[in-house]
Amino acid sequence: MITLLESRAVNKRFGGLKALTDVSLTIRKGEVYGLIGPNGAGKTTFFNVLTGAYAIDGGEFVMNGAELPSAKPHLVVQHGIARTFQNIRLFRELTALENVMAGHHIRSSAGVWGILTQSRAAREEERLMQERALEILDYVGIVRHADTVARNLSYGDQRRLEIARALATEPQLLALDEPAAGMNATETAGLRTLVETIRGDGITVLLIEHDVKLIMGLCDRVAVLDFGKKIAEGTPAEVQRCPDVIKAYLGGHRAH
Ligand SMILES: Nc1ncnc2c1ncn2[C@@H]1O[C@H](COP(=O)(O)OP(=O)(O)OP(=O)(O)O)[C@@H](O)[C@H]1O
Repeated sequence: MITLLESRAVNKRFGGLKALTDVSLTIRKGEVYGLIGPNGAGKTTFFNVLTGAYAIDGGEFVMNGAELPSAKPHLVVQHGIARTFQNIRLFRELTALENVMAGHHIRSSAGVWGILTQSRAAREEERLMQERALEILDYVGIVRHADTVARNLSYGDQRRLEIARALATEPQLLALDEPAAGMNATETAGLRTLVETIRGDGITVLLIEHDVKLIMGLCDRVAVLDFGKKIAEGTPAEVQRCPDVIKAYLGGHRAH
């Protein structure tokens, strides 16, 4: 098994609150890795420091053997990491196609100068980008909505569009923050099939999810966070039997 991403003793504080304490985990190439835990456990914070939205306070992330820059989202994308958000963040007034092309521009080589001058090379690149964006929309199953404005898409299709936009950056690691939140059973089943296809095509998936059935069915391995610390790691079946995990989910003041 080849390691794709390692977090080494990652720490993040918000004032006096330790949101992540020495979180170390290893994600292997080609797996679906689940990150679970009760509310406020630090899952989204982990995504935010990984993808450069927040500066890291200690430790490091290593992707393909190279240390990731801290607090530099654009550079993290160039290392092959793309993400979606817990609360959908699309360009609501742009079409589905335009949303995916926005993701693609991050990889564009024509650059701003080429786009401004509309050079032939830039126009050709734009055409290829549009072709590729349509392929990606087809891949996630919403190409028929290519010209629909994002805010008019159904909830499930907006989530698919977020995934399409992330895929447009050609990631090696796709990080999905609660992709099934708010989905009905049919949409969730469709999402599961899509993630399985993505894994089948060689893209590693890191998944935050509260839907236990989805986690159990989809993930190769899972890490459990509680109060910012990793309390378990293993296959979903192993983790489910772990006494600390049962305590974290069932015990005390937080119901989830
Ligand atoms: N920007 C921030 N400023 C201050 N505190 C924050 C910030 N972001 C997160 N926190 C705090 O850090 C802790 C971890 O939050 P985080 O959102 O990472 O948890 P989570 O596991 O993703 O929870 P949920 O499942 O509810 O989304 C919480 O106590 C939260 O209030």
